[in-house]
Amino acid sequence: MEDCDLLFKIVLIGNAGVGKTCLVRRFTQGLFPPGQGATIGVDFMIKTVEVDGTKIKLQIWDTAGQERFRSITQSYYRSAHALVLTYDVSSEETFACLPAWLREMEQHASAHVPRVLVGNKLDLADVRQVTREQAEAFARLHGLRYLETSAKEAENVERLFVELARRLALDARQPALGDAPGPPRSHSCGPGGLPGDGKPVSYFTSCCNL
Ligand SMILES: Nc1nc2c(ncn2[C@@H]2O[C@H](COP(=O)(O)OP(=O)(O)OP(=O)(O)O)[C@@H](O)[C@H]2O)c(=O)[nH]1
Repeated sequence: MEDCDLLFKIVLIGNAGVGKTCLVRRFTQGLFPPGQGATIGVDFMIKTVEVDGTKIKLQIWDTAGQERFRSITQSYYRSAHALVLTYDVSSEETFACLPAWLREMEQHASAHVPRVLVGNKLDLADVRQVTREQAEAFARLHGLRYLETSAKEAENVERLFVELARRLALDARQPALGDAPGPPRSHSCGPGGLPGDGKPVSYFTSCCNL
């Protein structure tokens, strides 16, 4: 069993088909899955990274983008230490849905957790529909950090999760501010580890044909 110093939950949200599962699989397994099926409910995968001498276990929750799973996926936002809101740079429609996703986050997640906006499918430059400037302006307006990734080409995927881990570790070292409402506290890694350590854990069934 892997040992670690800190554990954080990161939840990925965004429209169906933007590449959330592929981002998680690229980061945790180093692959781009062929014929990735839609997520049913939620899945999570775990990866431990070492950042500035600290071993950080990331429990990464991949939520279904389809509307019919919304009541299930919403229940996972509350305990998240960070949220990754993903859209597809080759789909204007997925970008147009971001305000609705922000409302979801406001309603169901802690207000104080880091939020990152990710424009995925950066490799589809020829059919890009959302410019970097548009996305950066949106991110600035809503206080989000912005990053463009390609799960397919493994571009910026490691950076996305490692930078989040670094930020979460730094925040975890700050003393808690009395009784003020704050983000969920990080978990320390006990000897029991987590269910599904090192393996994908499927909550509800998944139709991934892999
Ligand atoms: N070109 C390209 N295609 C991608 C990339 N990431 C994902 N895809 C493709 O986009 C499709 C959807 O990917 P998923 O990872 O299943 O998307 P998702 O957001 O998890 O979808 P739901 O589970 O339905 O919410 C698949 O056909 C992937 O092969 C990428 O970086 N570049």
